[in-house]
Amino acid sequence: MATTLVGLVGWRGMVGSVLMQRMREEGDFDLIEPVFFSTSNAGGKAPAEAKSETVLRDAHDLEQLRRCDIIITAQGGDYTTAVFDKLRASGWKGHWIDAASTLRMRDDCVIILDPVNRPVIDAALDKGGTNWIGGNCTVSCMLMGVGALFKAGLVEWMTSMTYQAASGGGAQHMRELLTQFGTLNAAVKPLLDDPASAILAIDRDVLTTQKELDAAQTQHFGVPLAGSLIPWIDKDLGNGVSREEWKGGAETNKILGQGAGFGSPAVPVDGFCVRIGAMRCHSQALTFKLKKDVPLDEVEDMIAADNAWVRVVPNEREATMQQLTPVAVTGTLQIPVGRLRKMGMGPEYLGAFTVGDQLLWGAAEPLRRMLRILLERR
Ligand SMILES: NC(=O)C1=CN([C@@H]2O[C@H](COP(=O)(O)OP(=O)(O)OC[C@H]3O[C@@H](n4cnc5c(N)ncnc54)[C@H](OP(=O)(O)O)[C@@H]3O)[C@@H](O)[C@H]2O)C=CC1
Ligand SMILES: N[C@@H](CC(=O)OP(=O)(O)O)C(=O)O
Repeated sequence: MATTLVGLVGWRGMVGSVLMQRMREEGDFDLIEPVFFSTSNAGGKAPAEAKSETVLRDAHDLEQLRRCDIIITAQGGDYTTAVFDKLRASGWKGHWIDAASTLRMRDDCVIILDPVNRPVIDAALDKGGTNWIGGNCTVSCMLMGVGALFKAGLVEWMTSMTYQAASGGGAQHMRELLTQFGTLNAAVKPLLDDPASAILAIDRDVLTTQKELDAAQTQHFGVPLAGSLIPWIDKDLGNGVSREEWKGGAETNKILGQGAGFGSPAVPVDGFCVRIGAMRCHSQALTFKLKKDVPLDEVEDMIAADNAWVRVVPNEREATMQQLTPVAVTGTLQIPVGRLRKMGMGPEYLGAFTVGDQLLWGAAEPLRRMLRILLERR
């Protein structure tokens, strides 16, 4: 079989670095001939995974891109906008795998999350599909956790209240959060070190410091995040809905192959997306209106059996505190789902809480798994 030439763009960014790590762990480089691209250092030395292609290629050089059978990009939406249509217009017929949101809702693009929507991916492959786009991190992590309920057709509607980590904004946002925490701590350190100091004095000084953070310390989030939260993520759509909230409904339905364009009704999914001071795990509180009263143990069994990564956490204090937090989940592919209980509104109302590493299932992992699916088919 001929070697598969796989172009990697954005491999040294935050998402790209997680992707590289996962590809190394899973032996993906054994199966491909990688070609590494750069937007800033063409001609430089490719990373150690390079085989015969040891020089970084210019990520805007269409001729170099056209050589690839498959291109995986985690370079970002601006890059996709600048290159994708030109590359296709040049007649390139290879597979494009992309982490950016730019192309997600296009009819000729599939949002990839194969443990959840492998049938949708296979159907598109059978029809000659070539555009594979990773989903929004919050949506992907949510569906890895509770996709079973959607697949079983049990969901009348769902709301999600998210607690999204700084990493969703990018590497600079993570740094900014930690810098803010450091500034706040430094401002009250003498009082903190004195057990006799008044907590309201500490609280007052923290607030003063937050309000006086200089522009350099709020450059990325726009306002203080440390010791606070920001109930708006992504663009303002002008109708009271943030773009991140809109993605919740639009992408969930597209991933599941339902709603407009699929000839079946969309399931209403809506809620509020909130940035909090976590590092790289997105958490979400979910409320479902089920179409019928399904016993809780059946719900738990369905969720637990859905895929190899989901874990049902007993709805108990200690298990929740140990297993259902960003600290417990960061750096793993596990998707714990807990706080499962019927809500006070009635037996069809189900509550749940889930956590996922937004750089793994939320970004890098679906991309490398799509690569594997394509390699299996070659
Ligand atoms: N952050 C997230 O949570 C998610 C991001 N995405 C998508 O992935 C895209 C990339 O995101 P992310 O990885 O966070 O972006 P980064 O800013 O970390 O990396 C993007 C590119 O910036 C360039 N770069 C410039 N300076 C540096 C540096 N010091 N270290 C590393 N790279 C540098 C690199 O390109 P070069 O090597 O060519 O110079 C790199 O590929 C996003 O725009 C988004 O579309 C998708 C899901 C989640
Ligand atoms: N918007 C997400 C991160 C992200 O990159 O999402 P998307 O891939 O949909 O642009 C967040 O801020 O947490």
